[in-house]
Amino acid sequence: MAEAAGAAVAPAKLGLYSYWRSSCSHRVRIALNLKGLEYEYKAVNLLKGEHSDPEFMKVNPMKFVPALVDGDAVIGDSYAIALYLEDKYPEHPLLPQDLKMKALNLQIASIVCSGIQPLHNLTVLRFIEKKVGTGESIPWTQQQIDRGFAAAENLVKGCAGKYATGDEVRLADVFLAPQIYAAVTRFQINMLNYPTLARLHEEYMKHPAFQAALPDRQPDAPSST
Ligand SMILES: N[C@@H](CCC(=O)N[C@@H](CS)C(=O)NCC(=O)O)C(=O)O
Repeated sequence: MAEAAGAAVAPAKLGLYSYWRSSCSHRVRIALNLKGLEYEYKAVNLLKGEHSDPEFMKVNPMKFVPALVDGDAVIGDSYAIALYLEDKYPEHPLLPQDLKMKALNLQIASIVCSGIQPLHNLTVLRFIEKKVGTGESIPWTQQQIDRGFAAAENLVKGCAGKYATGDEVRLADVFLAPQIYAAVTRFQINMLNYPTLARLHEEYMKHPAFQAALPDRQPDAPSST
């Protein structure tokens, strides 16, 4: 049926390709929740190798989750997605106006998404277990997380308020929260070494947008079936 002239067309719902335990997907779920955006959850099971399916490779040729679909925009990287959401959906700004604080938020996000997580993604851990030895991926991961957390702790300890860079939730929090959550729940990181990050973790666990993004709350989490 033809649209009545001038009738508003509802924008297509956003789609998020995600895996429940993926920290990169977790970041994007937080950003979407903070901005109040509804989305269709499209589960990609990394353990079953669904990220290598030819259909998914059309969405993200890097064979990684997350990927966001917004109309004809398809974006396959959490950092790019976060900046896209920030530009397109101004509700709840993730980047402050102050240039120094904006740069700090971008730096902390970058520490997580290029200085920590890629060094312990599934591909790397499988390679280490196979080529270096069984059980060797855990100390490797701990070393990478400790190095990144030491840097992040130093950067935020002087400026943190309720959240990482002040009293508002910002991009730094969106990236730190999933990494700290994984550190605590999966990689036995001693958070006593990072008192500011440990305190931030407590705040994130109380915040509804962060709670709804938690791995165990996702439709493809084993516990939610
Ligand atoms: N730079 C990408 C990295 C994405 C990434 O590493 N995703 C992980 C899950 S957190 C993945 O899909 N891993 C699959 C694999 O390593 O084979 C981003 O930030 O989105």
